[in-house]
Amino acid sequence: MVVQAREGRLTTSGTPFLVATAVPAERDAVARAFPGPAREVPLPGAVLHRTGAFDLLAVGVGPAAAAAGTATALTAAALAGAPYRLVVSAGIGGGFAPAAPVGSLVVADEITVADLGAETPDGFVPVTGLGFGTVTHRPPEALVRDIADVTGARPGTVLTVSTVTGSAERSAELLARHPRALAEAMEGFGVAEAAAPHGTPVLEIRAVSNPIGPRDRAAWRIGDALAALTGAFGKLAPVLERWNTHDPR
Ligand SMILES: O=C(O)c1cccc(C(=O)CC[C@H]2O[C@@H](n3cnc4c(=O)[nH]cnc43)[C@H](O)[C@@H]2O)c1
Repeated sequence: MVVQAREGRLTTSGTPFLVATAVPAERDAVARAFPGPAREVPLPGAVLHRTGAFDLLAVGVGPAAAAAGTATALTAAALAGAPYRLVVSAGIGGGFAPAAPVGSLVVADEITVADLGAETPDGFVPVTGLGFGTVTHRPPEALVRDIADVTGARPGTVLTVSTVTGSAERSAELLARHPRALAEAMEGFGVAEAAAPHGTPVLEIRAVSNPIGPRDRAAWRIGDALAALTGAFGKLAPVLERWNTHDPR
């Protein structure tokens, strides 16, 4: 959905799906799944790229930027009376070996923030253990299954971190705390937190660009991951367009 000022009046038009990526290269990889050029629509602090049923938005890196950008787009849509049906956090990510190799796809059945909480003498305590907030958002189960089937993405937990994991020790620590984790990235939880107050369902899909562990930026296969992301959206778009929001499991 977008709001446009024309001759001093606000006009609205609806688009059902919002896709939030971190960077423009990821947004453009998603856009390549759709025919024709995207139309650019300005929002406060960001530009929506509208293509067919999808509004694509590069929100910036990290959960705070993701939440701010997503909230802006969702709120603009809601105020214009044409709320989004679904928001998708999409992009590249790190994969836990051997479950999620470079070039593979992961779809989140849980979107979990991994580093929101407190260090204590007994170890890390999540923010929920301190009596606050939430640490996990769950996408619609049946939709996750359908997307996994059609794209070949593996379903599992996708962690949101504010610091990219850079050591074997940290990777092992995260896996010990989250044994179902397949991937980590930096935006999913922020996107989901923004969607929650709107009651908007959320998905997260990641194309694995690098293994999680000791930092080796030269080994990131960003081009391969972006190509996998384009392929995934080509296959999942029809599934979303058929998706019945009256039964949003
Ligand atoms: O340099 C480029 O050409 C380029 C193209 C597309 C994306 C990038 C990014 O650096 C994206 C940053 C984005 O990627 C996620 N990410 C990827 N790997 C990891 C990881 O191992 N741990 C955490 N996050 C990861 C993350 O969501 C970043 O926002 C560059």
